[in-house]
Amino acid sequence: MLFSAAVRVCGRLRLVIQRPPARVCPVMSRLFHSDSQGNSVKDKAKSTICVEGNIASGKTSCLEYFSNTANLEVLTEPVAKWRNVQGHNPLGLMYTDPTRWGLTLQTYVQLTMLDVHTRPSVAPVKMMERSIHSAKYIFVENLYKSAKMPEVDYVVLSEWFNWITKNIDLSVDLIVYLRTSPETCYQRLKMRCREEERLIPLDYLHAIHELYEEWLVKQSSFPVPAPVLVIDADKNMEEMIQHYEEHRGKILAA
Ligand SMILES: Nc1ncnc2c1ncn2[C@@H]1O[C@H](COP(=O)(O)OP(=O)(O)O)[C@@H](O)[C@H]1O
Ligand SMILES: Cc1cn([C@H]2C[C@H](O)[C@@H](COP(=O)(O)O)O2)c(=O)[nH]c1=O
Repeated sequence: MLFSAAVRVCGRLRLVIQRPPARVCPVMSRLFHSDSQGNSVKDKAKSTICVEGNIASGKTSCLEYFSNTANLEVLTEPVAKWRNVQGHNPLGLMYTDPTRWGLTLQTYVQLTMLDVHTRPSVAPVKMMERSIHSAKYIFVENLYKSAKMPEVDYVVLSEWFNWITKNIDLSVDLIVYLRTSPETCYQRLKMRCREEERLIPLDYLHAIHELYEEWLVKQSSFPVPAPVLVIDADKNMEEMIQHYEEHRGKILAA
């Protein structure tokens, strides 16, 4: 009997409804981890830090730097999955034809980000690259605002996002915003040479930058899910390491 158990109590038969055992469906068990009242709960002893910033602003490098820290687990953005899902490349398709493939990519980004947010942490502090929030507030918003995403696609993605954030605990304790100029990102993007991104124009990085500024600095566009630590990331790697060391205490105390 999978979901229920019949128990004999004081001679009477009572039906006890049980939660599905974790081994039956680990994802469901993860998403709906709840207390005795059925409220979604999070292990309060653990905290989540999201490193945010424009494309090629230095997020992965930042996570790499912190990856040697005790009691901290880093989770990089699942870009590899966006470039290859069962032999398909939704990231590449989106850059080729955003109107046709924007919804496809962003649906998959939302799913994979949900997976990262809800993955049980093996350390007290989880540091992740971007978040389900920035996928929606920056990238989906940009596609829609630039008239590259049809309204129906935007509405469907928004309904999914609203349901997820209302029903699943995705709480974040600190956002580290690596603030760069779009020009710096453009140079770094060219240096990194990711095939799908070779045609990204500087204007695109300007648009993403503005959306980040409105969200995390002016705090005028969408809800900000946690306090924001802004780090000037236009600096070279050596100076960035100094910044990281200056802020290490604040970051790890999140
Ligand atoms: N502070 C920095 N100065 C110069 N180059 C950098 C710096 N940080 C990252 N890079 C380089 O820029 C490129 C993009 O960095 P990356 O960490 O992958 O950015 P993101 O993860 O934000 O896209 C990489 O080639 C990386 O080595
Ligand atoms: C979250 C998110 C990302 N993308 C794109 C933007 C970039 O081309 C890559 C991520 O690379 P980065 O160097 O880590 O910034 O994915 C997107 O199109 N939509 C999204 O929601």
